[in-house]
Amino acid sequence: MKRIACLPEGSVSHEAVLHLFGDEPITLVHYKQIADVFLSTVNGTTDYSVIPIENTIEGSVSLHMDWLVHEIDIPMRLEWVYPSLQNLIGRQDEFMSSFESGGKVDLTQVTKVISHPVAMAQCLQFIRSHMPNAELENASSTAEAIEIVKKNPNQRWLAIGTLLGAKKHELDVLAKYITDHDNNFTRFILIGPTALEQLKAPVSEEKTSVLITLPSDFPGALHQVLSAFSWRKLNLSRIESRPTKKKLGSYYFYIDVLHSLDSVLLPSAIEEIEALGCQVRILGSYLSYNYEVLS
Ligand SMILES: O=C(O)C(=O)C[C@]1(C(=O)O)C=C[C@@H](O)C=C1
Repeated sequence: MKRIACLPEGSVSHEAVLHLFGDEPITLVHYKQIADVFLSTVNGTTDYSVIPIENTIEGSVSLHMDWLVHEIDIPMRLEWVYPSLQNLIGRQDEFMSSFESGGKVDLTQVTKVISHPVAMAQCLQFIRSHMPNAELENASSTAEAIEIVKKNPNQRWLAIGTLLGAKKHELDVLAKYITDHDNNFTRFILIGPTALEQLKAPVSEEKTSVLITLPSDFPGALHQVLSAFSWRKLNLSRIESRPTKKKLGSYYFYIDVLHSLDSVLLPSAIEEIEALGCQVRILGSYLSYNYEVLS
């Protein structure tokens, strides 16, 4: 059975991987820190790792992208998109106003809100308008945030996280779906050394992720790279620049192409880009499963 590394039980990553695999047999292995999720697949304790890499509100999850590029060399095997439905979680009775003043939940009494920084960023306006007196504290996952609140009663702390996490720790959901924008989705990838057979879930598209480092900064360099894709009518769905970490002002380009590497067109585009003196690294050529299609 496939051993899949993932953030703790009740995290968004956990919800997302359960949704993707449905009733297909997998063994989930949970780790507190994303670094340990990555490393478990590097050292062979697990076969695949679940990594969140992009969010509708926050954009790229830079820490995870950097791990993918700089710390490990393991291919991306599939991607899928899952909604990050964040909720306010804690003990409702710690926030009830007196019977005389209506006996309602009074969130102005919250002293601390704990969550993963990406989840926190998705709910900042909600926090400012409903819990203006709260201090914000980062956790390594939304699931860890819920666990901290569970272990610290009577502090008037709340966590932002999933319904699955609230259920696991038997805490109340004080407000449901509190993200500042609807349609808050996260893109997850599965990385692993061996290819993965196609899942039962329907495929929405084929994708290849490439990293391109330009030879040096000369006029039109990026334009020439992009034209290798464009004249072949290869559709790009994402392009992002990130520091190479070698020198200030030196960047690589992370590009998603909506095309498989098992074709004539994409390898020839890559050859053309290499002939320009660029370094090209293939991060993976894989299937993309879409939430709308999955559900
Ligand atoms: O903390 C979690 O629950 C996670 O799965 C991590 C993570 C992320 O790193 O982006 C995943 C999706 C959510 O949007 C927020 C946090």
